[in-house]
Amino acid sequence: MVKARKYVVKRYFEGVPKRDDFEIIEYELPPIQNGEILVKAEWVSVDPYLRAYNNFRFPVPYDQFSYQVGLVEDSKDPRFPVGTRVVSHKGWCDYSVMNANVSNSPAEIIYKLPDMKDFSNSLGIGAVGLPGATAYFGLLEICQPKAGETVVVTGAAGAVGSLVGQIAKIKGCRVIGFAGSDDKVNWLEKDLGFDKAFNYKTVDVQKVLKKAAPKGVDCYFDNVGGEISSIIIGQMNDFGRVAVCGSISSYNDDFAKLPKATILQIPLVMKQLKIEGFLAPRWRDRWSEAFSDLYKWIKSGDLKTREHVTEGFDKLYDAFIGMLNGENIGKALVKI
Ligand SMILES: NC(=O)C1=CN([C@@H]2O[C@H](COP(=O)(O)OP(=O)(O)OC[C@H]3O[C@@H](n4cnc5c(N)ncnc54)[C@H](OP(=O)(O)O)[C@@H]3O)[C@@H](O)[C@H]2O)C=CC1
Ligand SMILES: CCCCCCCCC/C=C/C=O
Repeated sequence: MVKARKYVVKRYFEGVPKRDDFEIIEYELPPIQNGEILVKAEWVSVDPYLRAYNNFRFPVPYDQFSYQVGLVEDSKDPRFPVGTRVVSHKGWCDYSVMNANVSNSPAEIIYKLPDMKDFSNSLGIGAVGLPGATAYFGLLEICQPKAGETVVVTGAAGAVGSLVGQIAKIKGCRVIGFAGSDDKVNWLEKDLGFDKAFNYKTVDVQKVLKKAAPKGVDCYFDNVGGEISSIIIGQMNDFGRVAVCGSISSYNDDFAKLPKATILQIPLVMKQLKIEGFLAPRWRDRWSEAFSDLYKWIKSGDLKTREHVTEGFDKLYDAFIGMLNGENIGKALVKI
C-alpha cells in the first residue's frame, strides 16, 4: 500500500484564496489494476487558471488540479514502463494512480514527458508544457505577427509572457512588455532582449506606450485584462490582432460583477481589430510541434527560461498565492 497526500478545495474562494479553503488529505492508494500506473510527483505547477476555474463553480469539494511531472514507480500499462516520466493533470498530490485509457480531455490528460536531455524535467510544466504551448499557439496562430511589426505583451515576466516576447523577437518583431516590478523590467530588457519593458505599477501606460511604439501596436498578447488592456488596444493599428490569453487582474473578483467593456467598441470598429480568446488545449494535437520548436530554441540559446521554484509539498498553497501576488519571475512551480 502506498500512502498518498492531496490538496482538496473544500469551499469556493472569496477574493484571494485562503489556506483554510484547502485541506490536505492523507489516504492509502489501492494496488494498481491492469492499464494503470503509479506515479510519484516530482514537479507540480501553480497557475492562475486554478484561481479562475474556481469561479466556474465545479461542485466542491474537488481535488486541486494542475499540471505535474511525475515518475512511474509501478506499471500495468506497457506503454508507460517503470522509470518513464509523465506529464499529467493530476495536480497537487504526491502519489497518484493514473489510467491513460480513460480519456484525452484537458482535465485528464497524460502523456510521456519529451526527453529534456541536459535540461530540467520541470520544463515539462513550463516552456515545454502548457505555458509553452499557450505562448506559441496564442502568438503564432492568433496574432500571426510579421517581421517588423510591434508586439505588446502584458504579464510579460511570467511563464507565458516571457516566452511570448522571446518568440516574437525570434520572428523579427519589435517587442514591448509590461510587468509588475523593476527587477522584472530589467530581466526582460537586459536578459531576454525585449526592446522596451515597463513597470505598469509606476508608469503612465498611455504615455510610455505612445513613446515606445510611435507607429502604433500591431499585435497584443493579453494576459491580464482590465484597464491596461483598454489603453493598449486604444493604441493599435488598423487590422491589429489581439490574443486574449487570460485576465488575471480580475481572477480574484466576483465574475458576476465585472465591469462592462463598452469602451473597447470604438477602437474595435474604427481600427477593424481582430480579438480572439483561446485555450491552449485547442491545439493539443499539435503540442509536439510547439515543443519541438521551443526545445530547439532553448537549446540554441534563442529562448531563455527561468523558474521560480518553491520546495516541498507543504508549500503548494504558499507558492500559489506568491504567484498570484507577482512574486515569480518566469514559471512558478513546486519541487516535491
Ligand atoms: N488561454 C490559455 O490556454 C492559458 C492562459 N493562461 C493565462 O495566461 C496568463 C499568465 O499565466 P502564467 O504565465 O501561467 O502566470 P504568470 O507566470 O504570468 O504569473 C502570474 C502573474 O500575473 C501577474 N499579476 C497578478 N495580478 C495582476 C494584476 N492585477 N494585474 C496585472 N498582472 C497581475 C503577476 O505579475 P506582475 O508582477 O507582472 O503583476 C504574476 O507574476 C494568465 O492570465 C493565465 O490565466 C495560462 C495558461 C494557459
Ligand atoms: C477543470 C479542468 C480544466 C483543464 C484545463 C486545462 C487548460 C487550462 C488552460 C488555461 C486557461 C486560462 O488560464
